[in-house]
Formats: sequence, C-alpha cells, structure tokens
Amino acid sequence: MGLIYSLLSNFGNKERNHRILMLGIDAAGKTTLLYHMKLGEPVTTIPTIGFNVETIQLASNAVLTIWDVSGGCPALWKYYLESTDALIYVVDASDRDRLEETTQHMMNLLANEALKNIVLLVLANKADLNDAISSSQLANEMGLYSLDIKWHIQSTVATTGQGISQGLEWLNNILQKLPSHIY
Ligand SMILES: Nc1nc2c(ncn2[C@@H]2O[C@H](COP(=O)(O)OP(=O)(O)OP(=O)(O)O)[C@@H](O)[C@H]2O)c(=O)[nH]1
Ligand SMILES: [Mg+2]
Repeated sequence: MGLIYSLLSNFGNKERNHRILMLGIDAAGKTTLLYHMKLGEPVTTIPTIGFNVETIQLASNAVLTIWDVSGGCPALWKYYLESTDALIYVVDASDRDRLEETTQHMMNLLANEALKNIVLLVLANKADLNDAISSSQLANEMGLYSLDIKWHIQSTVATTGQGISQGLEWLNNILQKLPSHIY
C-alpha cells in the first residue's frame, strides 16, 4: 500500500515540460524578462542576435523552456514556431509610436497555421514608464478581444520583475491542462 501510494504520488508530481516562445519587436524587453525569470534579478542586455534559451523551473513541477528570439528581424520568427505550447508576446507599453507595428507583427504571427491553437500571454512591459498605457487599453488597441484563442494580458516591469510571477502563474494554470513534452 505504501509503495503504491508513493508511486502514485510520484506519478502525480512528475515534471511537466513545455516549450514557450517569447517574441516581440526589438527593445520590447524580452531578454530582460527572460533573465529576470531565470535569475530573479535585473541584467544588462544588448540587442539579441539570434536567440537566447533558458529553462525555468516553476514550483508546480513545470519546466518551461523559453526561447527569446531577436526582435530585430521578425521575418525570421516563423522558423521557431513548431512544437510551441505557448507564445509570450512582449510589447513596450510606453511606445505608442510602434503600437501599430507590433500589433501587425503579432497578428501576422497568429495567422500562422502552426499557432492556430496557441496559448497567448501578452506582457505589457515597461509599465514603469510615464507614457505606458494600461494593459486593458493595450488589449483593446491590439485587438485581443477579437482573438479565438486563450489569451491573457499582464503588465510587467522587466527591470524590477513586477508582474512576471502573475503572468507565469496564468500560463502555468493553462499549461497544466496540456500534455507535457520531452525536448
Ligand atoms: N524602464 C524599463 N526599461 C526596460 C524594461 N524592460 C526592458 N527595459 C530596457 O529596454 C532595453 C531593451 O531591453 P531588451 O530586454 O534587451 O529588449 P529585447 O526585447 O530583448 O530586444 P531585442 O533583443 O533587440 O529583440 C534595455 O535597455 C532594458 O534595460 C522595463 O520594464 N522598464
Ligand atoms: Mg533581446
């Protein structure tokens, strides 16, 4: 009985692996977010050439492999879309001048067949800056309410870590209902 209980509880607690893609146009704050998730502290970044990839262990036994792909060349994003469980789309909420551009890039991505059932977490980053718009206004302006997928928007400040754990908690709750993968 003890052995069966232990096997069952181990089975219930086994690690779940998920592949997450983090995209957004250049300077949105992706790399700063990734390393705050990984290290719990701010890092100094330079524009990413190619990608960064890190695994993040969540308290709930979920292991997220997060790919942070350079925003400098959105045409290359399509090469990273396969086998992705969730998309974290990062927006600089203070940069109204580029809101249309980033919305267009996100909508083009979501039109991709490989992402048709994707789970989408939008991070309204740089919420600390004076010009930042609220996450609800951003959701409206980016047309998130017209999407036919599971989505959520969270305000973040990558440099302090504010909002990151709330965003990951939403993601984790959704991912728990999806099958795990071996990567
Ligand atoms: N004030 C403020 N600055 C931020 C925040 N997040 C990132 N930054 C700054 O914005 C700049 C760009 O951040 P990165 O994380 O390198 O941006 P990225 O999205 O990885 O950019 P690419 O690699 O070019 O695609 C850096 O100077 C960061 O310190 C934030 O929440 N608030
Ligand atoms: Mg980067």
